[in-house]
Amino acid sequence: MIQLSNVTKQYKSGTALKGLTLQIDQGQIYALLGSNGAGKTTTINLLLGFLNPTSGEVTLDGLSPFKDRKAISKRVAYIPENVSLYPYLTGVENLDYFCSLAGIKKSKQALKEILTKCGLQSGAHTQKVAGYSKGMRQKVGIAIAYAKEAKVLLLDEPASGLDPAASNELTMLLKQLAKEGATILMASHDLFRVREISDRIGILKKGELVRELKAETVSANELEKVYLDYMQA
Ligand SMILES: Nc1ncnc2c1ncn2[C@@H]1O[C@H](COP(=O)(O)OP(=O)(O)OP(=O)(O)O)[C@@H](O)[C@H]1O
Repeated sequence: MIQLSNVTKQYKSGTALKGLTLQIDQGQIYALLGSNGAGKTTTINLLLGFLNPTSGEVTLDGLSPFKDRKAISKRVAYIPENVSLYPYLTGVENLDYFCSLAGIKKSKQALKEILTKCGLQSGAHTQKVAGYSKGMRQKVGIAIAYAKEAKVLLLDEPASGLDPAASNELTMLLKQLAKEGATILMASHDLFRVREISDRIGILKKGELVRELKAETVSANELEKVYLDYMQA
């Protein structure tokens, strides 16, 4: 479970988060929506333990990411917008390499099964990543998180630059991982995709959570209106 209680993060340049309170239960997908500088990346960096809150409390399964960084690193996986992999290694070799960095040894068959589960077609497993699309690299990124048995997935702009088919596959995959117990937080600007992927949507404006919506009860038009109203206010 992800919990932020009245979290404020102050940089020398100003306040990035102001009293942010947010709870994401196990099995939930939460999208943090906001324009540039709203505080999305700061929130992710607090959850990764890269930053300490100026005030308030951040916990992941009851642990402080900043104080218990080692324990947290085993539970949490971060999947950036552009997943960095070794271009001259294959998908399987990349997964094997990143698993070994995390102290995990799996057979080639097991690695291939994980890649398949994460939506990478078997024909691509033994191809060099240099020829992969953005969506394929993302699948390997999610496979690394899955192999690590990460309980919490933090994604930055996961659907950005994906074509509709790849975006749909991503939606199905994240929903499946959540069903299996993952807690997922994603940061995004893309109000249309977040409605498809997430259970709840939080609108962050200048470091404040100004609105929370349930994805299943808000139409695309309503979400757009609410979002634009807040952005213009
Ligand atoms: N390391 C830092 N030092 C100083 N100020 C920072 C730092 N990181 C972020 N900020 C400031 O904090 C505010 C929130 O930034 P943050 O990167 O969290 O927003 P964001 O919602 O992720 O934006 P984007 O969509 O552009 O990535 C911004 O005003 C930004 O300039």
